[in-house]
Amino acid sequence: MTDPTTRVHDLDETELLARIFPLLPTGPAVVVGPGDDAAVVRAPDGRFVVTTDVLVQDRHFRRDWSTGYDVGRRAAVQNLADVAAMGAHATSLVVSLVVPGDLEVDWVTGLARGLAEASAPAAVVGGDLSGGDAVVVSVTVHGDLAGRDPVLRSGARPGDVVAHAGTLGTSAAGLDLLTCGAAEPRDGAPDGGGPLHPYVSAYLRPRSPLAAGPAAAAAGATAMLDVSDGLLRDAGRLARAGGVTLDIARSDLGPDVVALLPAAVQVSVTTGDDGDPDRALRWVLAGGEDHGLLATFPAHVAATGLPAPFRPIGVVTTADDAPTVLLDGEQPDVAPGWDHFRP
Ligand SMILES: Nc1ncnc2c1ncn2[C@@H]1O[C@H](COP(=O)(O)OP(=O)(O)OP(=O)(O)O)[C@@H](O)[C@H]1O
Ligand SMILES: Cc1ncc(C[n+]2csc(CCOP(=O)(O)O)c2C)c(N)n1
Ligand SMILES: [Mg+2]
Ligand SMILES: [Mg+2]
Ligand SMILES: [Mg+2]
Repeated sequence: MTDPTTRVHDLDETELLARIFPLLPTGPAVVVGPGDDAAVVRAPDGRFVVTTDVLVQDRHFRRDWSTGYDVGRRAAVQNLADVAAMGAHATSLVVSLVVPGDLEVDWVTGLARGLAEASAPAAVVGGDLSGGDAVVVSVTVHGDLAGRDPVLRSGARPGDVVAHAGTLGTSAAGLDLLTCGAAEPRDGAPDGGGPLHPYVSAYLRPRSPLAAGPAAAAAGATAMLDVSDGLLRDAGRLARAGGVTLDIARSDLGPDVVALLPAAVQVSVTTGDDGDPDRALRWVLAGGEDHGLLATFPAHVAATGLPAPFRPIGVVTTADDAPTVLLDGEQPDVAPGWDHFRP
């Protein structure tokens, strides 16, 4: 029994989920239950992947920064990335919307358009609607494994290569540029196009390399997840699930860090701090919300060529003590990323 005075903010997300999971019913239809990027459910004629993620106003997006179109795109992508991270492709989505009554109808139709554009060719087949004080968008996606086994978080083995597909740190850079006022959210860019600042765009309308998920599965990826909460935090999830250590090579992240240095300087100039030499590195290591795919591959697969656009960023080793994530063989001196209840 939980101490009745314990509050949600006394736990971290993993601890809260550990209280919930044992209470949930399972059944013969469950192939993969709670704990991975998506569940796998057995249907009479096969299996399907299902996953759900929510976006909450002022937690994930601000309405003075994001249009309905942006939020629609983002709601789709963060869910599609979970399907891709299982090695599947999306087939259909349902969307639940909570909106205040004084919200412009255009905002809602913009959301529907953004959701539709980012989801294609998957269908949007329904949802739910409610009023509330703030906008909440919850999307559920179903995916098809095309006859392959799902790629779980737990499959990394010592000797595997750690690889990443997509961008790292660009969404966090965009968020910080907006937060400090170094970038304007729209700069005149209309919905559906226009020259948004590239990092602001990465935050408002993330792009996930969705096709790389099934490609990784076909190439023999041993484990995979999408990076939503930060490279170090999500790599830690692969490490714990597999009982291994992931050793990330700083030099492999060098180009990502260098590309973000001008934005880091912009933030320093705008905020008037003396220049934080590690800001760009922190974005890359702990940023999250780019929804790139982090996967592990057997060394022989890496030797013959990783599926595009995966690139190696480290190796899997035996967990000496507890499973962990290292940076060049050492414990990283950086907060690993996002946790909703330990901000
Ligand atoms: N309220 C809940 N009840 C049951 N299972 C949950 C609940 N919240 C999360 N889970 C399960 O816990 C696992 C981890 O969830 P989490 O949301 O951290 O993963 P994610 O969706 O890949 O990441 P993110 O939300 O950061 O994009 C998933 O298998 C998810 O289905
Ligand atoms: C206005 C605003 N402030 C802060 C953030 C940063 N942020 C919020 S949730 C999250 C992790 C992913 O969410 P989840 O784990 O729910 O998928 C991050 C990095 C943001 N996106 N917008
Ligand atoms: Mg995920
Ligand atoms: Mg989630
Ligand atoms: Mg999260």
